[in-house]
Amino acid sequence: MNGANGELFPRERSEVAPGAVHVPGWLDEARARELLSACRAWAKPPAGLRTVRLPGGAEMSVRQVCLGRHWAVVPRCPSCGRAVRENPDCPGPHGYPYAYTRTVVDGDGAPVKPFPAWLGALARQAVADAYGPTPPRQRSGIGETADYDIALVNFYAAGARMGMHQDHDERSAAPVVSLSLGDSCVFRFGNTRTRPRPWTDIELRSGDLFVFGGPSRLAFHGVPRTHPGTAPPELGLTGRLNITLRVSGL
Ligand SMILES: O=C(O)CCC(=O)C(=O)O
Ligand SMILES: [Fe+2]
Repeated sequence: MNGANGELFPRERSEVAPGAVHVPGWLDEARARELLSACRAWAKPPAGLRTVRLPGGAEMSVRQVCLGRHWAVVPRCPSCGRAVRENPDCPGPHGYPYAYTRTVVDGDGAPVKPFPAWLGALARQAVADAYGPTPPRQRSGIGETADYDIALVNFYAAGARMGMHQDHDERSAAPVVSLSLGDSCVFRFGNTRTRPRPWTDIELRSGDLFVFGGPSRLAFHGVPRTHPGTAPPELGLTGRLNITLRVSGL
């Protein structure tokens, strides 16, 4: 689909940082439509689209639904039961105040919807296409061969945004796969050390793939704004959807 929209300059695959690759127009129209209709089904209750409340009590402007495991702000660590940021004695993954749970602990309490095998295959294909024959070295061997088993589906209505953060609640170094549908947005890809600059702003459009792994796996990133009204009319989506696929390592 690159350059198919009468663009003066076709958008090219680019490596934004080592191990962070943007592939414009990776999803063709049929695939994009399929993914959108799957998102619509996942968004329905039980365990459907919900508003996320952050540790300080503020609500995220993005609404979310999870597959495989549910990502939530929890009152205490589900592994050790303590409400402390650091606990070296925790027997499990201690990501407090964030955790992956099996039920919607911050919503209707229902079991999280399963992660379908076809989505895992899509993630593997995305990684292979983004990196080609020489994928970046991962921080560790953990989770390298494990299957993709978690999806976070984020819905951005006009005005929604996502602050700079790291995706660090997984116990796997496998790359995060991000797929975008609907409105285009500014995607801010930073560095692994600090939340502020340096960062690179790129535009993610409907159908674009972004993969970040290897030395960029824990880079800060966020969505400072979307561009309402820019979704391709034939898709039939008002707003923006982003689907990240991850290996939990749990
Ligand atoms: O919406 C996006 O492009 C990014 C989403 C994201 O960073 C996340 O779900 O952790
Ligand atoms: Fe993220």
